[in-house]
Amino acid sequence: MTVLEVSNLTKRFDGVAAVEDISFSLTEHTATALIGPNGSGKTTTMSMLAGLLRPTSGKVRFEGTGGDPRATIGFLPQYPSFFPWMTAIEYLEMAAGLSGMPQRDLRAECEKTLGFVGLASSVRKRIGGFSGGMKQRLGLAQAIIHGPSLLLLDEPVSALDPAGRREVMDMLKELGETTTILYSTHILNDAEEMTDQLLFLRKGKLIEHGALEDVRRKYGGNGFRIRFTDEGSALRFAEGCPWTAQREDSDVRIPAEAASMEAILQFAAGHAGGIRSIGKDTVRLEEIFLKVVGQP
Ligand SMILES: Nc1ncnc2c1ncn2[C@@H]1O[C@H](COP(=O)(O)OP(=O)(O)OP(=O)(O)O)[C@@H](O)[C@H]1O
Repeated sequence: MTVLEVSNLTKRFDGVAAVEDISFSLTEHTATALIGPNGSGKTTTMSMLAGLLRPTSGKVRFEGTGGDPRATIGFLPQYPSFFPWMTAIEYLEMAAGLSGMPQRDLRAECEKTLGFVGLASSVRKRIGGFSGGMKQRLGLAQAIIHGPSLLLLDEPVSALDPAGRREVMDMLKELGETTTILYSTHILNDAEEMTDQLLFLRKGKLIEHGALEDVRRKYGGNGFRIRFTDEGSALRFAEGCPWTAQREDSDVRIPAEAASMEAILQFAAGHAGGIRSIGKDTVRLEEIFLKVVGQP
């Protein structure tokens, strides 16, 4: 089921397009990563979807939300702002109230959510004393407190250290089982880990999108990679084998449609040495990103 349909969305600031004519949709209970270099329009897109910025043109349609889509959306801005004199629980109760949650059991629900985001020991502490990572977790708590069916997260983990990032990614994966998630990131390892769909933005335009596996196939994955001890061995193999082979330093890549693993193993067995390993070739998202954003 489609949860969100974005059609020809454009935002211009003083006549200059920050986001230009982008269209995509989100399917229920999937995770979509919006990736792109600095200034490519990620925050502008997120802000329009969250209703904080009015599009210059185009449409954003939320399916199955009834009246006010805000009741079913949770939004984490890139730089969430807080009142430093409030405690975490006071802030979260206020956020819950603003999203229309009933007052009954509110405190218990807020405490549970603060526990979920890893702030159980800071429930009654003032936000003024929180680290950047703690504020990010509190921001996530306000985005999920009302149990939204669609989560819009602008750079949810970029302010966190590696351990914090790991924890929050695990939380998002858990939330993803029952929630549709759209998140922007420039941390490609994270996008690789939790994504059903990729959206690549460059200079405000959606220049590539699709399922991770499809994008991988398009940009050179899903074949075989043979690693050699040195470039000379790789070169000899690439020139001697009967398939279209692409050599990259001391690796040789063979597309899946060119040969089977069995055929490669047979050929390798009769080939003069230097082979370190033969395996599936999974192109890294970072490689894809550089290819996509580097396109003319
Ligand atoms: N309020 C504004 N007024 C004028 N220009 C703006 C405004 N907001 C964003 N822009 C411009 O729109 C473009 C896209 O910015 P945006 O913040 O959406 O990019 P981003 O991909 O989120 O970048 P980053 O990764 O650095 O957060 C940039 O050129 C930016 O300067």
